[in-house]
Amino acid sequence: MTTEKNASDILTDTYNRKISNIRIAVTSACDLRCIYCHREGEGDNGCTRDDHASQMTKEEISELIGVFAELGVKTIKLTGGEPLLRPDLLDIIRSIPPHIESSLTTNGTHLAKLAKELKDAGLSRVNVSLDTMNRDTYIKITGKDRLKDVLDGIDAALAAGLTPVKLNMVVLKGMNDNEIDDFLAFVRARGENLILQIIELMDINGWTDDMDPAVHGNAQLVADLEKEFAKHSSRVTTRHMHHRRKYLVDGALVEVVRPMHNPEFCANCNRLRVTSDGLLKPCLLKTGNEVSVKGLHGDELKSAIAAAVKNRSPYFFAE
Ligand SMILES: Nc1nc2c(ncn2[C@@H]2O[C@H](COP(=O)(O)OP(=O)(O)OP(=O)(O)O)[C@@H](O)[C@H]2O)c(=O)[nH]1
Ligand code: SF4
Ligand code: SF4
Repeated sequence: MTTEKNASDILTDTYNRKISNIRIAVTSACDLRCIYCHREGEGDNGCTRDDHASQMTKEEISELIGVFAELGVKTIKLTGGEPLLRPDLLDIIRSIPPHIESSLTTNGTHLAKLAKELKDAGLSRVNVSLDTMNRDTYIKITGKDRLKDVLDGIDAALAAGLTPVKLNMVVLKGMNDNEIDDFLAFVRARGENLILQIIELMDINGWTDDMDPAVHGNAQLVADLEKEFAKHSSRVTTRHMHHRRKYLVDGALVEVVRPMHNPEFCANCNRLRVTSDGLLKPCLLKTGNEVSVKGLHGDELKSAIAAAVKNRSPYFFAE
């Protein structure tokens, strides 16, 4: 019985990676259709499964958050799909104990009108997906004409104090890799409250032919960018999570996320995912080892968490 184990044992996997961060997908619905969407490992590309029937209720999510808090989890991130589409999102945020750092990853299309309410509900900070400042490129990547709404959302998040706000820029060769300097300038102008997160494209989807040029060569592109940041940086810090490096480049804070074929990233992975339909997902890139928490309560939830943690292993492994 897992109840005999102490909380620290329950959260530590067989590779000595202790879970401190939980990512909960509160919906699989999204109003954008990004060409590279990995949907937090939930399945079909493109956020087409706007399926509310199997979605966890706010009560189920809140109970799960309570158990994770009791076990000693330090941070909770809400994701989707697009989390701001969930009507009871503010109630879910209010159920997160105040000692836990709460954040949310959003596409930003509804952020301008919700930023203050999110802050008032207790949310600490937001990450906003923005790959381009060019309207045509934005439409090409996301399928929708919402760039202005996202830019307004970033301003609103900064004004509401949902900081640091992180800008998630997935680098796409030939599509937005000419905009890195513009993004650095954008971030620099807003000080350390805004962090640029440069993300390597995860080559895990079935790409269409017209995506090929953007996919091939991306790993090298981000690796080269990181070398440039390192060369010009006046301060480098390494995060515990994934051992990601953060560079201060001429006043702009930049974090580099290079998950693919990177054993160091996986060796320092301390997060567990929860899908919108109530599966604990031990690894973003693996399927078939999920553990359901649907209909479970109390100690049953702890047992399910222990089983999911036991199923964890690094996806990319050092030889
Ligand atoms: N392989 C892998 N990639 C991840 C993982 N977590 C995040 N990523 C990548 O990082 C991107 C940005 O994730 P976010 O949801 O903004 O959150 P984060 O940057 O990981 O978390 P914070 O820095 O704490 O806000 C994702 O879209 C993924 O590409 C992970 O556990 N495994
Ligand atoms: S905004 Fe996020 S969830 Fe929505 S399609 Fe784009 S990558 Fe997927
Ligand atoms: S083990 Fe690696 S691929 Fe899997 S979730 Fe963790 S960092 Fe991502």
